[in-house]
Amino acid sequence: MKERSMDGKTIILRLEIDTQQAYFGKAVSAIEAAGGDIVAIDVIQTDKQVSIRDLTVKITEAGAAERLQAALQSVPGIRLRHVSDRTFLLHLGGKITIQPKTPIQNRDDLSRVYTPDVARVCQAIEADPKKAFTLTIKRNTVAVVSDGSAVLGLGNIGPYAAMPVMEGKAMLFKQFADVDAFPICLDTQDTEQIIASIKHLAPAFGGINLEDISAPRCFEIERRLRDELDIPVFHDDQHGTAVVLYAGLLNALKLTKRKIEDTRFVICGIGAAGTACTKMLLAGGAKHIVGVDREGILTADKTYSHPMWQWYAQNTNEARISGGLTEALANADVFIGVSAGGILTREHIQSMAPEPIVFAMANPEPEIRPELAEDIVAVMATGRSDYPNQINNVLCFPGIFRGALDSRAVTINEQMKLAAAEAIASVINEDELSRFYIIPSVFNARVVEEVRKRVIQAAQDSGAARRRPRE
Ligand SMILES: NC(=O)C1=CN([C@@H]2O[C@H](COP(=O)(O)OP(=O)(O)OC[C@H]3O[C@@H](n4cnc5c(N)ncnc54)[C@H](O)[C@@H]3O)[C@@H](O)[C@H]2O)C=CC1
Ligand SMILES: CC(=O)C(=O)O
Ligand SMILES: [Mg+2]
Repeated sequence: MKERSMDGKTIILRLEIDTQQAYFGKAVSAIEAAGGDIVAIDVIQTDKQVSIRDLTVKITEAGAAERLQAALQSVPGIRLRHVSDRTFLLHLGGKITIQPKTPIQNRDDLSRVYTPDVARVCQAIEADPKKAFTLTIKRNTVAVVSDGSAVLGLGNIGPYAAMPVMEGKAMLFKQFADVDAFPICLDTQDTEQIIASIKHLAPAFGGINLEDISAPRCFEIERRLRDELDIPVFHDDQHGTAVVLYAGLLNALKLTKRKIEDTRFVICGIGAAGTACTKMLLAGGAKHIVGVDREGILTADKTYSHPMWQWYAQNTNEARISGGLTEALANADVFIGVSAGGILTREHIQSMAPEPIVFAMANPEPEIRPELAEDIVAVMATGRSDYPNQINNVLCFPGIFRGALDSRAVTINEQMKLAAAEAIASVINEDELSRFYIIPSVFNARVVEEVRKRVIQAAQDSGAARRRPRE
């Protein structure tokens, strides 16, 4: 089997072949020998001397793109005019756009969408600010806000580099739940400035989805904004991840016939996602949780400067075990990784209890690749879309915000999160449940619909809703 890697991508090669010196088959052989898989050929121009072709080539092996280019450049009579990467092509000029709902075709339209008639709408909102929900985009628009400090597993790459991820989230909001989401990357990592910026932006939005803001600042930022704004503020890396993890876990525990209260959990990476996953497990009845970060197992025997670790150590690891990941994993039932790629080994998994459950959720590179562990685990899940059992917050945030916006909720509370997790888990029925199918696909339309329905109900029951939506 070819080694799978982050390099899995499709490139387009434009070749100029001097037909007196070389023939096309030479290029094909060079590409295949270097590990490329030709999936399409387009003839751009051809005459007696020169043939120009675009070759779409799939690459799955690390380093194959470089090998392939070098191989082609060494064939006499073949010139590599340029290489384009389909992923980069998709990002040219950004991935989303804003479109008016109605065309402006004459002066009458102009005066109604804009001045002078728009003034009457402004005055109506001035008289009753709640009308912003009915007369502006606030009703259906969410801000996806990051400071670029913890982007996927790439770390602190800054606000410019974070934009493609936030644009991607906005696409997912729209496609899966018809929520209009706007990506905003702030050029500050100062807690107070982030809070102030988001508060200033809030009038235009019906909800705030915080994204990829590193711990511990993310906790304070979210807490303050939740207290100070009257629209839902939801840190997706914390709660979206925890909801989806909990949904997958409900099904994995069912499959391996475990009870949550007897199950021994190890959570690796006690940052934004790890802390929220732990809180959700505790709320669900888990009693045996050990957290591990770079400094090893968190234990109440030590004191930590990280405020959340202090809380964590006091609310988990009742047996006060110490050491590192190896010590934590001995006889554990479940590994949950939200830390960094490649840190879990087969030996670690072999030291766990029989029928281990491994959720290696770091992105883009999981703590361990499924192909390295599939034969020794009962259930394996990652955050990636190219393996079975994708535990990714995309299963949660579109539906949960759809439900929150439709019920005009003031917040997204614990009851709404729990309802979302149960909704996601319920999409897979008993007959369908298997080790390779514990969590539904994001393309399963029932996910958003079920999440929306149950979140609306939970918002009504818990008093968070400001309106009862029509079915
Ligand atoms: N699958 C999913 O839906 C999601 C996956 N993630 C992934 O989880 C990871 C963490 O994300 P966040 O919590 O937002 O970041 P974060 O920066 O808030 O937390 C990461 C934590 O992992 C720790 N860590 C890093 N390397 C470690 C190692 N070798 N051993 C132990 N601990 C280590 C860090 O010290 C930090 O406390 C990222 O890879 C991210 O892509 C995050 C959110 C959703
Ligand atoms: C999925 C996601 O939000 C992350 O990896 O940060
Ligand atoms: Mg994220």
